[in-house]
Amino acid sequence: MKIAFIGGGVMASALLQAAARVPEITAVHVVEPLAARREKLAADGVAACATPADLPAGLGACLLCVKPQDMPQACAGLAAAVDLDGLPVISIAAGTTIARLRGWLGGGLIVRTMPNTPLRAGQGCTFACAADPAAAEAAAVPLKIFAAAGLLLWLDDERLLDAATALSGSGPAYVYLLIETMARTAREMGIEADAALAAAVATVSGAAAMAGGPGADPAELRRQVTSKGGTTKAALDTLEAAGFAPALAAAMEAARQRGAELAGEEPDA
Ligand SMILES: NC(=O)C1=CN([C@@H]2O[C@H](COP(=O)(O)OP(=O)(O)OC[C@H]3O[C@@H](n4cnc5c(N)ncnc54)[C@H](O)[C@@H]3O)[C@@H](O)[C@H]2O)C=CC1
Ligand SMILES: O=C(O)[C@@H]1CCC=N1
Repeated sequence: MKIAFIGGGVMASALLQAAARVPEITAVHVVEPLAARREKLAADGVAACATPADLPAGLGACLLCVKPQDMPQACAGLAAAVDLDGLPVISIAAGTTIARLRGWLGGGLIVRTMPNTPLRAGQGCTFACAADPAAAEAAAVPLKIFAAAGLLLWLDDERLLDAATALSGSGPAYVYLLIETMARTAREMGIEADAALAAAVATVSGAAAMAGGPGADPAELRRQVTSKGGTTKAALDTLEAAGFAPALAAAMEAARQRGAELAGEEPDA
């Protein structure tokens, strides 16, 4: 199957690597208006063109990988150049509804997804929601791109994609902030910079591996670290006094609301 990526930025690059692991996908073509990005893609052996008019015939699916504000123009350009009748079209954009995509595209079997950047490490998490069962079925092969690079989870209610964005789409940024803060504080305590960062990363990935083990309960794992009257208790009491858990919940709620706002906003507003 021949697949077109519309947009060749951060997420498209991660998905291109994953696409190489799907045997049914025989060719990928990227539409990217920025010459410097096309050159970078070409250097990586990816066929890149400036407009959808330059895409080859016989595409089996299209992946929309542009920012929400660029989506109307990208969809209009695609619809003018490619016959979308019966073609699976997968969007990865935050806060861009299936109804809007359908309006701009005028056709296509639409699936909306919310992936995340750890796809690049083969440890991504993608939520998907299809316009209808026919769209989910038609998109089975291109959706293997997401499954090839991590978890693929389905949602029946499209509105929950905003919660998915707050959880796993934006989530890597919360974890990077945690790692940055732990490493910086360890440096300030006197641990050498490389060791501090390596230890912060190993602690987060080790804890995540245990939390993802069969039957694991994160709350029980936390209790196992927390000795009575010990160091962890002192740390967790301080986090609680500073409002760590409510602050994280409020951050996720802000991300969810921003996704819902984007869905209701005029894209060029
Ligand atoms: N960065 C992230 O962590 C995540 C991003 N997303 C979604 O992925 C989408 C892309 O985000 P990024 O890859 O981070 O952005 P990016 O800015 O790295 O890539 C977007 C690319 O689209 C190109 N572009 C702009 N207009 C175009 C058009 N009309 N036709 C073709 N290409 C066009 C831009 O030149 C750029 O290279 C966004 O909608 C975002 O909501 C979803 C999950 C996670
Ligand atoms: O910040 C954003 O809007 C995008 C969507 C999820 C992660 N990055």
